[in-house]
Amino acid sequence: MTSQNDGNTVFLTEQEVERIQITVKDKLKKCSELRGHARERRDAKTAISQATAASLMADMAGTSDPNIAQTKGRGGTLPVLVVGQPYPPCVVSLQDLEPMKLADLLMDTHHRGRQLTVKRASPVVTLAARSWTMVQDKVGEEIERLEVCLHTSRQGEDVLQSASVFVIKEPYFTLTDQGEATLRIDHPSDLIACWNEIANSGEVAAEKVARSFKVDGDTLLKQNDLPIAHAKYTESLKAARQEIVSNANPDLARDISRSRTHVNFLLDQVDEAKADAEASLTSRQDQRSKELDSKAYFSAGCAAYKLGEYQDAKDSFEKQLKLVPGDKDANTKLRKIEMRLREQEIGTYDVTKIRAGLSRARPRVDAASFIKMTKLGDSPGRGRGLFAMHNVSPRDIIMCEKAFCVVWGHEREAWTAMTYDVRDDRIRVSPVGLSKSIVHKLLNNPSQLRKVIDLYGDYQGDGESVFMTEEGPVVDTFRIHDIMSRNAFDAGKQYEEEGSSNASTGLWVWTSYINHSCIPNAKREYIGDLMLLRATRPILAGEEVFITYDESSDYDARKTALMNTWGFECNCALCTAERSDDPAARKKRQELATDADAFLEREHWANAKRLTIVRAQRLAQAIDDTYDEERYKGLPRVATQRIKDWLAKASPRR
Ligand SMILES: C[S@@+](CC[C@H](N)C(=O)[O-])C[C@H]1O[C@@H](n2cnc3c(N)ncnc32)[C@H](O)[C@@H]1O
Repeated sequence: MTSQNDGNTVFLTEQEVERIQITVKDKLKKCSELRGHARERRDAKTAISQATAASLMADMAGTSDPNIAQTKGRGGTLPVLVVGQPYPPCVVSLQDLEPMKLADLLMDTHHRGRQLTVKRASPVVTLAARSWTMVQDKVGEEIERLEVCLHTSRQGEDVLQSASVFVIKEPYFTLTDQGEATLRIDHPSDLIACWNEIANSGEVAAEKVARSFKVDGDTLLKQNDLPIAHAKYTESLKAARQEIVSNANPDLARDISRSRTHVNFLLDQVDEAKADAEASLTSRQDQRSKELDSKAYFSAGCAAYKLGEYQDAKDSFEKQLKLVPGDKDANTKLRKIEMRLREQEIGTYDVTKIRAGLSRARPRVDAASFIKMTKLGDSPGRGRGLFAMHNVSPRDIIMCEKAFCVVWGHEREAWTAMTYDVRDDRIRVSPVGLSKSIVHKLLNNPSQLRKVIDLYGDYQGDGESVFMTEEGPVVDTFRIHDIMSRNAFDAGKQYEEEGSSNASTGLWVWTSYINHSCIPNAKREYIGDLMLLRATRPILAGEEVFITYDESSDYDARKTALMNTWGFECNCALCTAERSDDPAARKKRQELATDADAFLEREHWANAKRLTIVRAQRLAQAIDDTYDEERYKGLPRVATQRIKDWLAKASPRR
């Protein structure tokens, strides 16, 4: 939840908003006029020199994007990204897609059911929010532009740089924001980088192929060329798992799985690391096999631990101990797991130790989530919500949750953009770096997809729940963008000053089910990426838990933020009372609240003289007088709150 209400608010002038809207609408109009028309042929020489020049320019100017609209706020310049009409990713495996050529492309068309193989024909132009290059098809007679939007890197490097041959699943041929024809990739899973000739092994050659790819993988691993090492091991495994090889030499696939486990850990592909470790088990009793299996159980345990599957991790480490009794590493891990399981079960955390382990370099905690005192339920008019399962006293912890994903202001991944959403014609400040990181994490760890996709988002995709094809995990980036927009929280300024372009934000999956109220009963606190939710008033078992998404005391500002960022109008008792206020009284209250804020900026309660206190009392009274006694009975007078807090601290000393 990302409204910027600090000194870094980004302002757009009306002209800037209009300029962005006109540019995008012009492009959309052109797209609909051209839809279904044949593609115009490009001249190869011109296309390649255009890309070469743009690549040089981008290298010299850094990654700022000369074509992307930029907007200046008090906190700096932000890129403007356009969120177009969402479309689903391809959920079909390559073998079920019919090949096509560049010459077959139709303008502004999703070529469903088709696949296109292309090879890079120019340098890659790497920009802040996209990269592009020129590509040719197999015959080499045609050339076209290929652009990857926002989710440009996979396995740590620009995907267009990472290979020279690509297969595009269900190609989308459209226009760039500047009106140039392009193949456009929004979903990373629609672009397959080909590092290897597909192993067409034949029965006799299969084992040879497997071994040869493994040797390549080993060499690349030594050179730290991880994505390609991974690709080589994957091809190697494909060949080694063919029945003809696995029957004759079952250990070959185990060896390769063992090597790929290591690469997967280095690439943070924890799901596959776990699967590979388990696939490498021999279950034999000779000394050498026991040693190998012990390592495999250790790897599987570490992977399960990283995924937060502590019971599973415990099982693996215990199996390791059976093979190598007294193993020090396994015992250390088991002790840690006991702590995590305690946190999960009874919510006891060694807060001092956790805090002591945090720093800018290590901003994430090693802790489990404690969520079992809350349950999910229907919240009429608000979708789903979280409900307390026991009575909770003020200040008590209701739940603690370790973030699914956080990007901190000081990290490379943290960047904010203004997004112009053509669906509702609105421009918002959006932590797109968080969106990228979530997509990346899900591609690497598809076992986590279900719980994120289940969160609330406006765009529901095409209703298909296909998360995996032969080629790997499928992530709908439009869906993740929408989920992130409605569910991400700021992560608190814990490590350094942040500006509008690098706010710290994160996604806490269980916390995302908590609805908003302007008179909440719970408040968030943070220790690193562990979010603690405390009761601010007594909560009864069965009562819904509410936090506030926007703390503004100004009704109109709050109403706008709630609608703009979260898409709803709040109907809590406070909003109902404020809605019935005489607009003049509301305006007066807001002016007085602004005066009060200025007063609080100037005067510290610790040094306040009697006269200053009297002025504060008068100001508080004047604000109070704008509230109707009857209508506000039992409701907080939020505009008076801050100055009353000041008075509570100042008065006893005079
Ligand atoms: C973080 S999610 C909260 C969980 C959500 N209700 C669900 O069903 O998953 C935020 C979304 O919940 C809804 N919501 C939250 N508080 C609300 C409220 N007070 N009134 C109406 N809708 C609310 C809005 O659709 C908002 O975009």
